[in-house]
Amino acid sequence: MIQVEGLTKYYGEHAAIRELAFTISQGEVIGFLGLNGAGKSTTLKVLGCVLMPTSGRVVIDGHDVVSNAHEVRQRIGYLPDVPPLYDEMTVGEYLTYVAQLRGVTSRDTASRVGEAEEKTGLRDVHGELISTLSHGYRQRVGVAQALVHKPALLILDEPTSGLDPRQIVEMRDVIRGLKGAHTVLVSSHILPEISQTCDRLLIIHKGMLVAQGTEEELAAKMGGRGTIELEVRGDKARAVEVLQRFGSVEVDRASDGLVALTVRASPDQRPQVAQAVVGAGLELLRLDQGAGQLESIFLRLTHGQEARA
Ligand SMILES: Nc1ncnc2c1ncn2[C@@H]1O[C@H](COP(=O)(O)OP(=O)(O)OP(=O)(O)O)[C@@H](O)[C@H]1O
Repeated sequence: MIQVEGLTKYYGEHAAIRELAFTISQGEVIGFLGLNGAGKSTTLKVLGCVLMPTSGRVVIDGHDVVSNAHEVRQRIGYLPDVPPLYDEMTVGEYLTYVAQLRGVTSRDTASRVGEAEEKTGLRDVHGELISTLSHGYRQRVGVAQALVHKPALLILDEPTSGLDPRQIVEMRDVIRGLKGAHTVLVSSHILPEISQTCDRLLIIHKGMLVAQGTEEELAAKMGGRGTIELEVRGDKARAVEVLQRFGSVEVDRASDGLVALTVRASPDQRPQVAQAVVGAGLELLRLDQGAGQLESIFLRLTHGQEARA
């Protein structure tokens, strides 16, 4: 779906991105992660045909973004870091306007606007003026304008920026709901905002791609086995004994017959761990991939280290 080779962009003397190379398959939801100034927006602008690369090549659905930008634009929906909204229009009027601008036929416009509103949870504010909407709803309108022409690829630049925690959860649900119908590329500088939504992460630092893969792949590359967190009801000593078969065990909490533990073992082993706990007569209340592991990988990649290719 997307092939990027040697992508470089200079602003004057300053290289905002250097020699980026990655591929994205159809239907994937990809998180583009990096600290402020890492080069995320610049990359997404090139993919969105808003900015010309200095060198390198980007091919989207078989079309080159430089020589065939018109074809590419028909296949993508782009939410820039500041959504291009018209305050004096209602949500419905604005989405209708954008749909027509993107070549949706008059016959299909109402249904496409309806679908976009449905996917982004905007049905109830169809007739509201954009100027009266909260920031969270404005971001949803930004996403809706990007998908109203049913593009194969959606590029969302920091869609959770400035949202409160509840709105972030809602936006995550919106993005998850897009999976299947679209390939999605979503950027953020905050790891938890995208790690739970995306199939795979591309980590960019100082304009270079420093790592890419699923959470498990990144953990393996960084030499960590990962951790599994559990909460069980039953005897603490028995729980530790059973779990030690998988790796070293830490008891995080133990009170009133409830024991919270962390096992240093690959998250791939979650099914076997669950079976062993239940087989030992303990009640399994919770079992998760250890939180914070990806966070520490991200911090190791982006703090106190020079970027590497
Ligand atoms: N129009 C511009 N002219 C000059 N330098 C720019 C321009 N836009 C971005 N830059 C610089 O290029 C680098 C990458 O910026 P970019 O906006 O792509 O990063 P980002 O990862 O999206 O960060 P943020 O999350 O803060 O938007 C930064 O050093 C930034 O200062």
